Amino acid sequence: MKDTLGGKSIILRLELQTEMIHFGHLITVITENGGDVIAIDVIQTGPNWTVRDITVSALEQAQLEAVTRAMKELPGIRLIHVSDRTFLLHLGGKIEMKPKVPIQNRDDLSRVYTPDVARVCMAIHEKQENAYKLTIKRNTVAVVSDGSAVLGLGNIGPYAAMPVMEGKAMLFKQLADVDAFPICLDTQSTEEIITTIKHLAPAFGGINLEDISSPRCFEIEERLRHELDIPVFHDDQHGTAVVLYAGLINALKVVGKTIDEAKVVVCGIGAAGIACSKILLAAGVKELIGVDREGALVSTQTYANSMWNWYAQHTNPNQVTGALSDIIADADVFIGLSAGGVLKRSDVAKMAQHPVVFVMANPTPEILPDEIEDIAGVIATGRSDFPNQINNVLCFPGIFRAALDCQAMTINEEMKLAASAAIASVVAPQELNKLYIIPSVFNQEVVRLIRKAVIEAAIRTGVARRMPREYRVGGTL
Ligand SMILES: NC(=O)C1=CN([C@@H]2O[C@H](COP(=O)(O)OP(=O)(O)OC[C@H]3O[C@@H](n4cnc5c(N)ncnc54)[C@H](O)[C@@H]3O)[C@@H](O)[C@H]2O)C=CC1
Ligand SMILES: CC(=O)C(=O)O
Ligand SMILES: [Mg+2]
Repeated sequence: MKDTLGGKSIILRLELQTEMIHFGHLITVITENGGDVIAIDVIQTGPNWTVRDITVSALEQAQLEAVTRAMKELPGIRLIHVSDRTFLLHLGGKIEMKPKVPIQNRDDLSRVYTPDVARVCMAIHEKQENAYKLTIKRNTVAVVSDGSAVLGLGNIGPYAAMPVMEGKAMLFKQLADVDAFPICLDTQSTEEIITTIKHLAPAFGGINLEDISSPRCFEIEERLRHELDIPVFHDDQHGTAVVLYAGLINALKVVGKTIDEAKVVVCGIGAAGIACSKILLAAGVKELIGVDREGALVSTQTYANSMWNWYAQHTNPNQVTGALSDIIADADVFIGLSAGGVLKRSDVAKMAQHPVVFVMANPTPEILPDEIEDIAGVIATGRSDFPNQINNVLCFPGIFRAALDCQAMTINEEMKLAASAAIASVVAPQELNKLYIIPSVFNQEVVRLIRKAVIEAAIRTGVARRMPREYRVGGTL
């Protein structure tokens, strides 16, 4: 398994003895070790020395390590330090809180704070819905994790989970102008998580649950959905399912297969795998087989995880048993939501003609695309550095933009299916090909079309508490 973890570019600060080393030689050594020089900055110079920052990128972390080693060994060079650009970007965190209005004088002070703020408080006290008009609740979502299933890194705890939650908050803001607050809880008790989120809810218009491991995530979400009057959405389940379905609609068109005839294998029956399987069953998949660490799930077995019992009863119609490498034979579609390196080239070679291979584990997919690009019909990963990124980032900004704008009580099945169709529709028929089945996260149509489709589904199903301006009489769409 290739190591693709870690930063893929570094800045080397080097002191060069100009009489001992030629700059051209230095660049050649970097290139020979697999690095690409993408920037050179002169920091200081003397009569026969110079200090330079050399920014080097590489496909893999191992190449950056080789470049660093080579720099240490070259005569006439002193390696002052190495900075990882990803770490530099995280210094002090990635987001900040900013006031919308400046406080420039006493008058401003008395209005944003005491005494005048008291009148605003009382307006909300008299009518709680005013919180939507007069506080950040209208546009703010809590991104809540307990750090128990962070990407595919596993149970790394609440401190280590923060960079992912900060990243999600950035994406909410940049892509859909939703203010999102990262919250990592120092508990993995279902009851404590539920209670804490209920206590936090007054400040928020929605709760995005993130990276909470299964099966606890199911109960946490279900209970909160019933006990809160704001949308609660476990992104790893539903965000992933929405985007997966959008991608599959288009991938099947590319390979000329239909969803009801496709044999689909889902690997990793956790939060994401179960939700993706449910959307596929609802979409008409008949032959769906789930496989986890101990092989295919079958209804003849009883599992400690109650969701697996449900799963086994609703899938695997032929009661196929065995490991992934057995059950993948003749499959039309593989969906990986498990861990890096789980799928082998020999497994893909056993699949039906033009197989659709969605390897969505993060940060390392079940197999790297370059290992199978000659034998797969369509390949997608969860990452932004390969074509076809199937990642819940395509869903959660737009779906919450819609939910906040119509003050939806919940995010229901119709709203999710509307979001899938909206995402799939961004790729026009004439654009569709094996390297372009799903729009880019930077395609501005994505959030706009999801918002429209999801608001309309919310209104249709009676869960919208507010009509956005363009849906009121006299409004324009
Ligand atoms: N591309 C995307 O948008 C998304 C990707 N993911 C990725 O999917 C993976 C799972 O995420 P969650 O469902 O949230 O985690 P989870 O912890 O709820 O589920 C993971 C499941 O995979 C199984 N698994 C682990 N190693 C396996 C192996 N070698 N063979 C078979 N099964 C194995 C586990 O037993 C567990 O049932 C992670 O890598 C995560 O990054 C999750 C959500 C969205
Ligand atoms: C994308 C995402 O949410 C995950 O990998 O957990
Ligand atoms: Mg996640």
